[in-house]
Amino acid sequence: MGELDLSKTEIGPFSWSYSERDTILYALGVGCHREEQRYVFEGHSDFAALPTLAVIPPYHDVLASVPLQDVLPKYNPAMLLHGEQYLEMKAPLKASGRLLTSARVLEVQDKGKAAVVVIHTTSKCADSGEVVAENEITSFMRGAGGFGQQRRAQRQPAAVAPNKPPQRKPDAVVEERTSEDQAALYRLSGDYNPLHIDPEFAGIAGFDRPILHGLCTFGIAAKHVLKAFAQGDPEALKSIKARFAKHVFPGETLRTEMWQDSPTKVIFQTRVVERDELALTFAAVELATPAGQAKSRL
Ligand SMILES: CCCCCCC[C@@H](O)CC(=O)SCCNC(=O)CCNC(=O)[C@H](O)C(C)(C)COP(=O)(O)OP(=O)(O)OC[C@H]1O[C@@H](n2cnc3c(N)ncnc32)[C@H](O)[C@@H]1OP(=O)(O)O
Repeated sequence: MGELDLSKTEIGPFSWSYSERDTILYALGVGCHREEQRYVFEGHSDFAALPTLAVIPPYHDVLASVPLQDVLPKYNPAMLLHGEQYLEMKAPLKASGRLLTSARVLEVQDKGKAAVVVIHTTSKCADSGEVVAENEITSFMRGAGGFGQQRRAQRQPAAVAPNKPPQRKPDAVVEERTSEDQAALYRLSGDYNPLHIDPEFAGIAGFDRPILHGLCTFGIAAKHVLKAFAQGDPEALKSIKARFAKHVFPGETLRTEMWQDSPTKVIFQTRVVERDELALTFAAVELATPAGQAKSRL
């Protein structure tokens, strides 16, 4: 196989127009309830998008256009798992609008059996050109390794921080039971991977039944951190990083354990209560304002 030329994988921009309906659908997809009016009722005086809605634009044409099969000859979509996610907010995300998102492959790692691919995306407001959010999406491709090459580009430092929880009880804990239909609802925001809805496909991928989207767990955990440390203020989230360490089945209970590491940094992990497995590890939120000083409520 020849040299992997990552510079050729720069793609986009792709346009995504989203309405208040999309914003509400995402909020319901990450478990918001009717009482959380600010996120599920467009008539609420403080109606807003959850900041983690900013992970969604890459799922509208962008990721599907990354030529993974050119980068990884043994790539098999059924074996793909979401490995890690980093989201950095550059400006508040409006409750509706049009974003332009472009992507490039940042890193390809040969892990022996598996391959890891990191894709960086930038989403800009179509009207102003202002950068709204950047994502780093790490996919773990089971069975696609062994090609004997490794390419790295410069990584954002926050995306590689170890985020190890300290050896003390968590400073805050939030628990939330997901719905049996969580993945069926979440997928309508843009990630239609059959792994999350089709029992036969899930079986081929090695699971007893469809699993929850990693980014659904990620969005739920982000809500937990904002609730515990920022009075639910959606603009308080500056960045969030997590590793998807174990799958989650829809209907399971997620328990987010959080530690305040500095005035603006919260380290967290999210556990599947029923199986006592850590689903999110090496995780942290960087807050825009010191914990406890954010302005509004979830
Ligand atoms: C273009 C497409 C973009 C992405 C689109 C995403 C589409 C979505 O619809 C897909 C999903 O949402 S899938 C659901 C969410 N993800 C998951 O459930 C995965 C859960 N994690 C696992 O099962 C294992 O950690 C597993 C299997 C990931 C790894 O476990 P092991 O095989 O046991 O790995 P291990 O032996 O511990 O480590 C091997 C090397 O890999 C690194 N690594 C481990 N977990 C990683 C992870 N989650 N992400 C990235 N790297 C990871 C280890 O550090 C190790 O590397 P090294 O040898 O260099 O130390």
